[in-house]
Amino acid sequence: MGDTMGTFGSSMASLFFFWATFQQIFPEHLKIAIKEFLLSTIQQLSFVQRFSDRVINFFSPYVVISFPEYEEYRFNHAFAAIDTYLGAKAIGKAQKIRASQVKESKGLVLKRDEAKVRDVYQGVNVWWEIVTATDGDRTHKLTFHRRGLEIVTGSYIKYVMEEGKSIEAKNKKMKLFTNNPSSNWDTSKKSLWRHIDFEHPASFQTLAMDPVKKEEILNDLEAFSNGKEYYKKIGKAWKRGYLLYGPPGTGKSTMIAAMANHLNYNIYDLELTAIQNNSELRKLLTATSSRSIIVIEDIDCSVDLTGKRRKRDDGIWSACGQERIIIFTTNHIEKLDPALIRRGRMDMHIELSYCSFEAFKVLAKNYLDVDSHLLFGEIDSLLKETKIAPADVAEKLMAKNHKVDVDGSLKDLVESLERRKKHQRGHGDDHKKKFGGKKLKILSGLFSF
Ligand SMILES: Nc1ncnc2c1ncn2[C@@H]1O[C@H](COP(=O)(O)OP(=O)(O)OP(=O)(O)O)[C@@H](O)[C@H]1O
Ligand SMILES: [Mg+2]
Repeated sequence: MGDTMGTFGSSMASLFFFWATFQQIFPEHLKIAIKEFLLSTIQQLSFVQRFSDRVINFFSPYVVISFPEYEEYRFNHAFAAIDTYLGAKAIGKAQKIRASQVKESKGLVLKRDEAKVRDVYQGVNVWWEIVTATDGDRTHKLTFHRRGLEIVTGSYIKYVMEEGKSIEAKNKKMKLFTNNPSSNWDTSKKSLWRHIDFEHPASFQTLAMDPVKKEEILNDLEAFSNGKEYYKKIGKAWKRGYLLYGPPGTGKSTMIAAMANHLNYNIYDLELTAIQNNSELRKLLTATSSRSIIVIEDIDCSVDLTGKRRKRDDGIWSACGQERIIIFTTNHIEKLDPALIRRGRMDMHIELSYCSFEAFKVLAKNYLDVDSHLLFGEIDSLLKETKIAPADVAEKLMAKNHKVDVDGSLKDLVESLERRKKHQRGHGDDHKKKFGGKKLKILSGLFSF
């Protein structure tokens, strides 16, 4: 026993000495190769066998963290997030790519079909490896040098999780929810909203409006969706309210679809006429999911503004959780109670208006794929004198029988603008239509949030 211990002690001392020299002399990749060779030799020496695990851990400058697929029979969501992150990370470099069609996902999900992936984060090299046990359970193993411990455990793992989750969210199909009439609700939460897949082609790129305003809105949306830490810091609920106003056919609903597409949020289209009171509204809001846009269209028609609002209401909107955008739309901003739309309740007022020349150019590009034309000058001056909604311009530019006819469409538009010009001179604004006819509701306290 004494002999064995003595031999072991001197072996240890030699190994210490050897390791220190080895660390200084050899480059990183050689060190790994030599280390592997040494470790396998050490493992073969029977007298060290019992201690080999501890010895390896003691000497190895590498740390390994495991993320099993299942933990105590429960699926480990970290495993899935890592899987998605590594899949996306590796796509660019992978030679073998495995494509799979995942239910609930948009299109194909591409994954790297290789076991090991190297990643670099803040100068720290890490290696990911997927290990499959005999029972089929898989584990992601993360290996890195000890000196990167703080960075890896402090921020890298969190970063991987967040990236993975955000990619998962992006791949998910968006949904459009509409509320069922409260008379049809049963005891299950599922009966409150019904949904369909949301597939709308609208994008900010094809939205016809002043480019400066467009940029401002895009920046605001970006700031909101990346604002988790900011909202936490200032102690404010992570919500943002937009009021979209303007005449019919100017792109309010189109903009909401573009926002949802841009952020990959679900839409909850809240029809107030289908509910009876505040408590039902509260139930609906509580049943919405995060990363969603809650929309109330035609707010002027939906709500009786003479209805008494409770003073200092704790806010019906507090019923919905974090990461929500709330949008009201109206054709008649002048009819709204100023208390409803004051800043602080609605963070941003966005006017969508009649077609400007800038907006026309976007539509001409969308529908006719032209950037310029002889008639553009004439259209520019006609648009300055005429009120026409982008929807009506779009209608003129739309291909007839699927045939694009640039000259014909633009001529059509010029004629229509001339007619409108004459008419508007004679009769004033003919766009003050489309109001009323909708059931009015009294929903006290709706506007406080
Ligand atoms: N600014 C725009 N940019 C691009 N397309 C537009 C724009 N405005 C309207 N359109 C076209 O006109 C159609 C109707 O527009 P949209 O439904 O967005 O108008 P709206 O402002 O919501 O009208 P309403 O007040 O009647 O609800 C859209 O499907 C789109 O094709
Ligand atoms: Mg609309």
